Amino acid sequence: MNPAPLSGLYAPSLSLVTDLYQLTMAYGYWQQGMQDREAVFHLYFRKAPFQGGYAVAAGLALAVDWMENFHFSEDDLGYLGSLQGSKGTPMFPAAFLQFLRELKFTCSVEAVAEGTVVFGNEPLIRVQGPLLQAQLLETALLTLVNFQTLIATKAARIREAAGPTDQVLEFGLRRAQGFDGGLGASRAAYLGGVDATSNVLAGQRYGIPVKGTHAHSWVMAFEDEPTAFAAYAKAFPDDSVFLVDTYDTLEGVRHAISVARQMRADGHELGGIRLDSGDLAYLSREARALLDEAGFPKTRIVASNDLEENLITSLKLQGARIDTWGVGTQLVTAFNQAALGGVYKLAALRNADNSAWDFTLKLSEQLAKTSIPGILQVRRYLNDKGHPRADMLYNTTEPLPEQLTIIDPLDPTRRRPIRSTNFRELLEPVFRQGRRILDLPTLAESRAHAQREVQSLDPSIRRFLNPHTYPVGLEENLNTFRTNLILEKRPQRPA
Ligand SMILES: Nc1ncnc2c1ncn2[C@@H]1O[C@H](COP(=O)(O)OP(=O)(O)OP(=O)(O)O)[C@@H](O)[C@H]1O
Ligand SMILES: O=P(O)(O)OC[C@H]1O[C@H](OP(=O)(O)OP(=O)(O)O)[C@H](O)[C@@H]1O
Ligand SMILES: O=C(O)c1cccnc1
Repeated sequence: MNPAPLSGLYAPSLSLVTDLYQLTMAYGYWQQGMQDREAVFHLYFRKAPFQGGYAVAAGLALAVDWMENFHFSEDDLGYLGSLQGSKGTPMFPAAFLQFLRELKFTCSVEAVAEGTVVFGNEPLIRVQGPLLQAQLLETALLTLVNFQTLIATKAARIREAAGPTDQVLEFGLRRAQGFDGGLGASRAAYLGGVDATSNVLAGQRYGIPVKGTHAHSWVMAFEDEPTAFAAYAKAFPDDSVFLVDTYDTLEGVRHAISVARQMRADGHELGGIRLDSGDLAYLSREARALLDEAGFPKTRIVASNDLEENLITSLKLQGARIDTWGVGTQLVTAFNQAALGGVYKLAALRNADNSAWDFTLKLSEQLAKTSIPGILQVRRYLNDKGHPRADMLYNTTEPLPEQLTIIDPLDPTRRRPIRSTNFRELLEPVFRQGRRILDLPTLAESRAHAQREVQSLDPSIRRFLNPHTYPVGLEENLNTFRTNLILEKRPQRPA
């Protein structure tokens, strides 16, 4: 028996990474003969995480891999065949299991590239294909995209606080939500802007640079601190960063300097020191002064200890001389937002005789939660510097009017005419009827794209406190269509 797979990337079959109800609905669709009715689903979130102004789309490569491997193995089918309803009868009859055995992935998928900045209500993935198949994708797509997007966004915020030139290292594995949570978080954190990870498996699987220092236990295992530092320098003469706060931090810096002198005499340079407790602003300033005075201006100062974007911002304002930020717990657990609330909603279904689309709508008491019908595309309008100005959601099945206006989906009185003719479409084709037609970028390319994307946003949208709202609107005809559909579906109760 193979050990439990850690990630969709290398597992033989992960098609049971789903909620039971997807399979019960699939059986029901099959029984009704509805399995091949063409359907369109959109995956989107409603609000950017961390009360921020944007999110960084992530998870597509993992989702693509999962979809490409979508099939039910004999093990999967054996398990599904063993499930029983409350009367002890099989939940799924043999003929349906045979249908699943022969099921081939034939959906068409459009998606926003990883690393692209995205906003509430914008489809990150659009799936078009047989109803039963498109339904079966829901849970896995959400699991992958929600977590990856959440962590990539957190990492982008931490990068924003650290600035473009400081190093950011991800140290979170020990605090992650399990092995797969740690592995996925390291991937997304790198995509979102950290420089390296301490997670060796993530280095091996995803080619992320691996970096690190040493723990307190190293110092504690020797008779004194200078002996411990000298021993570490012997093991890694050109790659040593000494943790200086085991006993007395500034005394630790002095010990590091004396070992660094010996290293230099032997033709090597101390890479850095790490501070992991105490007042990081004060200690880093003192440490910088000691290192500079001693002739080690290039020795880096790493800080760790429950860091996150607001603390990094504050430390910088306090004049901290930290140039490398080790960030663990708060990054990989996405503090202070446990999950991104991405959803997957049916937006269109071909009618029974396959002659036209029926556009579908999920009503809600709150307008924010009422879905958007249509087969949607997101068009991003750019200013003359190529920076995003406004996004327009429109229905691709209808012609666009000459004069374009976008309307806030939450407040129809807020409208903006579109004057710009410079735009790009965010959803790009990934699969055509089950066949992949897009070559995915490497993780490093997606990371570079993310950095450009975040930098292209106005600082007022990137700030952490009460960010400005980036304009995302429904194209006027789509807005009218949605409003009419809401009126049609909503019960009109007399007063
Ligand atoms: N100058 C500073 N301004 C704001 N917060 C700081 C500053 N220096 C450190 N912190 C943060 O304050 C928190 C508590 O720091 P403290 O040194 O008390 O940590 P600790 O975990 O109790 O130390 P130890 O690891 O020795 O137990 C940490 O999140 C740390 O990053
Ligand atoms: O604080 P984080 O952002 O999670 O960064 C990773 C932390 O992990 C290590 O110590 P560990 O937490 O194991 O022990 P400590 O907190 O007692 O130093 C390291 O020294 C960092 O403090
Ligand atoms: O390499 C480090 O300094 C490190 C690694 C994991 C957690 N904390 C620190």
